[in-house]
Amino acid sequence: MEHQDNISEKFKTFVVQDAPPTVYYIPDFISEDEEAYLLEQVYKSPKPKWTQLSGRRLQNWGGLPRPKGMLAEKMPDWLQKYCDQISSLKAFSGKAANHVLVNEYKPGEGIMPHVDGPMYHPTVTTISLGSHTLLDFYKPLSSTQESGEPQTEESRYQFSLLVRPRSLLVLQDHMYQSLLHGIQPRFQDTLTDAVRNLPSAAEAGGAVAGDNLPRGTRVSLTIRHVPKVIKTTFLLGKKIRQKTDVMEPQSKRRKEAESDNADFWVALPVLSDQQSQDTELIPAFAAPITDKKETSRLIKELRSLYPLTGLTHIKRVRSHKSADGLYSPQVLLCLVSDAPDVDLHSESLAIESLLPPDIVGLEGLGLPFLVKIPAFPPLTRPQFQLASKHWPTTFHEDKQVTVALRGELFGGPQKARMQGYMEAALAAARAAAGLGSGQEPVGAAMVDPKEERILAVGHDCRGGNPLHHAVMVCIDLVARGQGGGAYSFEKYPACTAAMSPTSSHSKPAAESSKTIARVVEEGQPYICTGYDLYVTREPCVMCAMALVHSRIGRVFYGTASADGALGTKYKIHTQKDLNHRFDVFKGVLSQQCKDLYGLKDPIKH
Ligand SMILES: O=C(O)CCC(=O)C(=O)O
Ligand SMILES: [Fe+2]
Repeated sequence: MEHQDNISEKFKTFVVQDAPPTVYYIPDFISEDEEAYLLEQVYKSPKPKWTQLSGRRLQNWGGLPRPKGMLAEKMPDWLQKYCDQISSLKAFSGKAANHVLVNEYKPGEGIMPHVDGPMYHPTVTTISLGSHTLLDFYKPLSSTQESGEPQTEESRYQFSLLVRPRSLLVLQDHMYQSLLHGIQPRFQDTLTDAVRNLPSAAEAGGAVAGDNLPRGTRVSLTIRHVPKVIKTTFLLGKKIRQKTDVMEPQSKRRKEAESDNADFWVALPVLSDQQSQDTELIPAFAAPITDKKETSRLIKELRSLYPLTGLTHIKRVRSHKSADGLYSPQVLLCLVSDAPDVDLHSESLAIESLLPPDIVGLEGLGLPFLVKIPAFPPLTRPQFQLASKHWPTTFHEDKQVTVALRGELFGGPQKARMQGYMEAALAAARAAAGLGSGQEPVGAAMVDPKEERILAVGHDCRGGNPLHHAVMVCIDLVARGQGGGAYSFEKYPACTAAMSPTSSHSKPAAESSKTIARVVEEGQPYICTGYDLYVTREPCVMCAMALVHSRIGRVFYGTASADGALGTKYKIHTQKDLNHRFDVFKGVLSQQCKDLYGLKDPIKH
């Protein structure tokens, strides 16, 4: 057989004799350090990298495989290493692995019996991390029913493989092509004789038939080769990147080349006022703790006298560095407003006036002094850092916000795609400017980020109808693509919509079942659920509300606008009393978006 002729001798010694052709099971393929490192990388990936399915969540690396081909994305180095290692063992008949699916299963989770199908080279290799699992194999539904018995999952079950953490499993031939594989959603596995690799798996883990193995969280790296790869990105029949006219003067071309480069713009989150405002401070009294042994008693007594209600984020004690470089503890006594009768201007503040000695024993306390403490819990890392300069607080960090504020939420390939989408909006804005007759130079593109597809591109058409701002046009065009829509923009050739974006049959099974789940769960899907809007300038109140009503996923704008409702005048996307909120980022190709207005910057900084 082709694979067996090709596959490295190293694998051959690990063939599972008691299973159909061909399974290789290699215990301890990676070390414990490598396992820890890989898990760290998996959990370090930004939140949006995860797709939550009903019984597990997954990360897709290398591109989304589709029947027409996979739009390849760069594999991160931490996965590339294992793609290379497994490919060099000729697991894929000499071809290189270019796709990794990361699955995370909590105890009690699993995956339905399935075949991986023809989009992959018929070999699947899996590195397991964190916990074991039992991978079960089933024969396919046969059209000729031999016994007249119904073909249940139970009756089709054949055998299992015990897959230990740090092992590599390679399935080929009959095991890949004919049998289905799945993982039962269990909290523990009982080992039986149906586990065909028990001898080799047990050797590495000391398990025998009859043992019960409780499951922990298992992360699997399913490493495969996708033969069909599309290298160039086409959108709405056009290439993403349309190069500028070669006749333009060199300086202009250099400037465009620079600002075209994804290193020259950064998308920053537009956060709520609470997240972006400076730390509000309130005056309070603190005092040094001169005898550390008294600390816990002092805290207890102070807490009962001055509980500092509503300030649960404030730490009662801090370690203070004095001028001589030594650290000593200080304790927060109370807010200034808690002690209205205290004369702040008196030469020496008598501690007895703050702390009645019959309630708080004053042993171990030094002279009180004034401090300022943060009035609210910090919501972002910059707020936390600022707050900590005054008095230490707790901080429940939203890592995604931290990464976003550093401008690092979107990596290289993602930025390249974002740039392509904003370029489509820019092209529409330029078309609007070319029309004259009252159109503003604003363009917008609606994108399905899961499918990486532009669904509609629109520009400002207020010359024809004062309500037809670019965003309104774009939403109406998406509705049109879904079989609805109220207006015709036929006389504007730069306003286009792709037809029926939701009826694509090309999605992998997991994706399409998710789409169905969304429709079932939420009833009629809203026009823009899960979509991203790219718009050259910050939308106005009308457009922002239309985005709320159509349940937009995220908005990316190039440049702020004096009347903007997503950051400048209002932050409609963060309003707690509206029933839909969404993330907004500004700065995508900001220079080109500003250039649409000539030298006139729409907002004065
Ligand atoms: O987690 C595993 O080992 C199996 C994953 C799998 O079968 C798949 O993603 O197709
Ligand atoms: Fe699978």
